[in-house]
Amino acid sequence: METEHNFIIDFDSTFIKVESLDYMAEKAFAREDESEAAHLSQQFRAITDQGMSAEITFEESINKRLNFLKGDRKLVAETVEELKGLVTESFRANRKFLEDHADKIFIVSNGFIDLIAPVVAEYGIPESNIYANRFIYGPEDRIIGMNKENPLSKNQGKVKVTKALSLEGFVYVIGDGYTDYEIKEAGLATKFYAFTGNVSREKVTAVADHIAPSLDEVLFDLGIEGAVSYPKSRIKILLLENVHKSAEERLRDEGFDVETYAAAMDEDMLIERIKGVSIVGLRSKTQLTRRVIEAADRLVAVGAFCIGTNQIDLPACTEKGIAVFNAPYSNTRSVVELALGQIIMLMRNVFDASMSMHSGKWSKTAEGCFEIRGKKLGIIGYGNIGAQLSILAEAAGMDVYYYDLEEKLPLGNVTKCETLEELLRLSDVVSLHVDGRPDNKNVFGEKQFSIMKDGVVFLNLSRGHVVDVNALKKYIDNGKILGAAVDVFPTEPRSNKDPFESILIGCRNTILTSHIGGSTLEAQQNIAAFVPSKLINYINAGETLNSVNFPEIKLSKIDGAHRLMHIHRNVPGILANINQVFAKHKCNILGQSLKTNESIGYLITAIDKQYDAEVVEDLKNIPDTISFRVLY
Ligand SMILES: NC(=O)c1ccc[n+]([C@@H]2O[C@H](COP(=O)([O-])OP(=O)(O)OC[C@H]3O[C@@H](n4cnc5c(N)ncnc54)[C@H](O)[C@@H]3O)[C@@H](O)[C@H]2O)c1
Ligand SMILES: O=C(O)CC[C@@H](O)C(=O)O
Repeated sequence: METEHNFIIDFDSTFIKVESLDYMAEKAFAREDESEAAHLSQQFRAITDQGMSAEITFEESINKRLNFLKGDRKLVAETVEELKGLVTESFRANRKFLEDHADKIFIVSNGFIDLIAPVVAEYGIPESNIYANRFIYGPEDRIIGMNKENPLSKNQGKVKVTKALSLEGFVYVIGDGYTDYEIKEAGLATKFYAFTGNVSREKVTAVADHIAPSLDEVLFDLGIEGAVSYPKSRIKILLLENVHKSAEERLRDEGFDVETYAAAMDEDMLIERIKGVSIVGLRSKTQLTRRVIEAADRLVAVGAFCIGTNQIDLPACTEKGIAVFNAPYSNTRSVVELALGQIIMLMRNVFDASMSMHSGKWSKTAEGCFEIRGKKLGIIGYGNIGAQLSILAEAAGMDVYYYDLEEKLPLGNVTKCETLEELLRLSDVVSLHVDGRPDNKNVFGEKQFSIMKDGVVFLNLSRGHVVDVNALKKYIDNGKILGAAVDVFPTEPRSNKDPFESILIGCRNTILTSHIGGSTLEAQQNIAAFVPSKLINYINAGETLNSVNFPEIKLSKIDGAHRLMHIHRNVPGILANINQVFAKHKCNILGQSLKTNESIGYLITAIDKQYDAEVVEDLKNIPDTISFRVLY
């Protein structure tokens, strides 16, 4: 970095996540009177905000607050220890930058050096570079005031201090408050960065030269190498279909720019809205078609917040180097519990009985009602859900059979059927748990229903297109099927506001549910933890473990290395071409991992930080390269 870059950095809500004086006041109020603490803290914070947004003068704000506060040296020391853990993520991550340039970094704050110095010292910033107020202590070490002659206790204090610093070269101011902007307004700074990582004030962002949600953004804007190669605040994530709030929070906390939309979007809308989006999160209703994928100009990853990925054109994603992740286990238990409950309800004809009670008709009968104990359950698709259902059903006394295209380990006492027909001929209950691959379209139709036992109970909680619903209706209507539960449909509404249409509406002893097999809070929370972690690992480290369409790679972190991720078509000789580039530029390779699938290869190479910038260009230009990125 050029020597003439100077940084004036605010402390409260910029270097640290909170307002230190407010934070200390809260602790003081809680000490005095727990019941009044929240109320007093709120009043205290309101005064801070008035000062920060220039509603009252800064002097007024600080005087008012000090009169309010009851503190002592012990409280200050305790607060400092806690503030050390509240340093803003991007400052924490850029410790090296702060340490390396500590002599050109000035903390100019209207806060108190007593709270600031020990915190920033951990990042190499000396006390001589801190300009702030100081508490005055009285008897028993109580805070009785502040040094009023310090310019930082008065209006325009930051301006006066900066002027006195007489800095040479460029001066960059980073802060969340209007008082930070005043330095630029006074003509003393080259650029004012409104820091919005912790709090965003309209009055301040409106006058900023640049809005910076993180220190990474400032460094990126200035072309200075920081902790990350690309600021996460520039990575846009679009979360559709009401995914659980905690996913949004997790991704926001990580620093991404997250936008949410409660329903699925139709193709044209998605084509419009996916522009500029790097990651899209969806559930089962959003059709990520080839057209959408082709229109996506920045998409690098897709998060399916569910199990099924049949709604995503996986080959199109792979061809474009877009990694897809899902949550293969998180909602399986919820589906299984619903299926088991439905089997019992259908065997007892509960839904028709309940409908008749709702219409004022008492109908007590044992006709057509059975226990599940000793009945034969036939599971088609013995995957994660099918296998779990077999365990619970067996525990409830059912005799379980399964049929799967693949060789599967039978759990408990279940019996494998060699053919679908064999299973259909013997089962009293048939439950479908196959995946949504295109080949499974209408695999369950006229022929399969016709060979089932009379009085069979039928469930589909897998995918709508797997069953021919016209045939299903025919066999419910003619009485062959005793009862059915259908959770998934060939066409489903995009949101709760759109109408539901199906020929199954009104069918006897038929439970229709709105694709809610996995819709429990537990499942949604689990998914919201699982999928973001995969997306974050992919963005931060290039890891693809559990990806649906990418070769799986995890390369341990190597200090002092840059990670180069190369996605290419799987053609002969490409690894040799890549390594020739490294050899030509004399790169020191510290680690390398390549995995391929039938269509693409994914190579992560860790190289020593010192390398020729042309390496990047040469790697991008290798024929059959799909995409390339560098991670610090
Ligand atoms: N209703 C819901 O809300 C909900 C929730 C979660 C999952 N699902 C769906 O449930 C289904 C099962 O999920 P899973 O996690 O158990 O999937 P899985 O991939 O673990 O298991 C599917 C199994 O079906 C087998 N299979 C595929 N086609 C078959 C066929 N034609 N005949 C026989 N076996 C076949 C596969 O070999 C595999 O073992 C999926 O379609 C999934 O999308 C629905
Ligand atoms: O929640 C959803 O939209 C889909 C649930 C389910 O079908 C899945 O694939 O996990």
